[in-house]
Amino acid sequence: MTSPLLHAENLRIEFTLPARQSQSQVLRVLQGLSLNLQAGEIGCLLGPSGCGKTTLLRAIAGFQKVQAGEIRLRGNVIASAHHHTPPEHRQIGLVFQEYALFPHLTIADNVAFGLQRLLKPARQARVDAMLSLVGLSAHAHKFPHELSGGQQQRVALARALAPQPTLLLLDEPFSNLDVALRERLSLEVRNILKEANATAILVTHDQQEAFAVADQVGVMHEGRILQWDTPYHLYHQPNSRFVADFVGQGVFVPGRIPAPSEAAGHTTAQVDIEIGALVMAEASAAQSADVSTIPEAASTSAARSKAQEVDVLLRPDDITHDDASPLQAEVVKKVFRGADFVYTLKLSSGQLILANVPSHHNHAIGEKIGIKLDADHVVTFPRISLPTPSATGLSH
Ligand SMILES: Nc1ncnc2c1ncn2[C@@H]1O[C@H](COP(=O)(O)OP(=O)(O)OP(=O)(O)O)[C@@H](O)[C@H]1O
Repeated sequence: MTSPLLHAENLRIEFTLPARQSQSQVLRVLQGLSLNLQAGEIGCLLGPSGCGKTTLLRAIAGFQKVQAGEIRLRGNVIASAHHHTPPEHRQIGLVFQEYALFPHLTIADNVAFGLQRLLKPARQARVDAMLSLVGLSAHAHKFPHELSGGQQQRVALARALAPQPTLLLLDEPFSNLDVALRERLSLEVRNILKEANATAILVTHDQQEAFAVADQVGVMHEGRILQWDTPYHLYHQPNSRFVADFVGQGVFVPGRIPAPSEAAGHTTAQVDIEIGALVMAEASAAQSADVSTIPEAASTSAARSKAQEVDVLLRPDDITHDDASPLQAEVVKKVFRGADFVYTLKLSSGQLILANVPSHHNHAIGEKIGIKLDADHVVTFPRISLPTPSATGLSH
């Protein structure tokens, strides 16, 4: 594999808070954080408020010093405990949540702002190319207040991309926009970044946005990245309960992996749950272990001699509705989402599960409906006791 364009290793950042009584307190914001981003990739930082996303972005940009670890850009150290390349020498572009355009400059002059070192014809050509890339050529001579929020954010993107930065950082760039526009713009921004062959990191609170824009998503928790992976793997192969809980919807149900002696002759690992058996081929289990995406997960039969009690992650798309199925569950809650419902269903044990059901199957609360288990990815964690079998902890 080629060396990453951005490499952060074991970053530590702490803030000393003013003394309340006699002693000052140290707030550890990044604690041994590492990540790699390849050239041309879009990475996204996702995590609860206060987990350190903006602090990491500021450290990469050069507005925040690091106490330990290092950041390399194209192989060169730009930040460590002993070295700090000033922001203006890092060739990093920034797009913020508030578009920060110059109100007294035209759109074209805003985009030209970082291009002073170019001669006029080259500058003009670059501005034209950037405005065409973001689809705003017809607005070159307007002023920012004459454009919509989404258009202004595209100008901010054009301005940041114009000097061809090595890396582009976007801090919640869509959070000032309404939901429909956010969705459209996030796809547009992905296309623009890909067309410009830019490498970028985006911070967001919105996982749909992260999934729509990013090649790799890092789920952060308490100053660390717990999993840096494709959106597909984060959803289907979360490496920890936190990631499983934070990304997407789902519930944990109790399961049992039989001892190898009980499963003699089987070439597959099996997990038994209340509504059936989930089967995972040995080969794919070994593969997952190789790439260490599920270190917290329960081991498969090769490493065990006894049966194992586990918690199994069931996503709403692991359960399908089938009127003909003898397996029944009671509808206790339903959320209409246009194309589908998310039903909360109660099994005979009282265990709650979630199911995505096409919205023409409109069943009433209290009704029993036929369901089938249809899971492709089996994710298990060592059993912990939960207070009650409920789906609430995992619904976002
Ligand atoms: N300059 C500072 N001095 C002291 N504490 C700070 C400073 N900057 C950030 N913090 C604290 O560090 C923690 C992480 O902040 P940060 O802004 O990086 O989180 P975040 O994940 O971006 O949060 P949000 O999603 O709410 O924007 C928070 O507890 C914040 O209060």
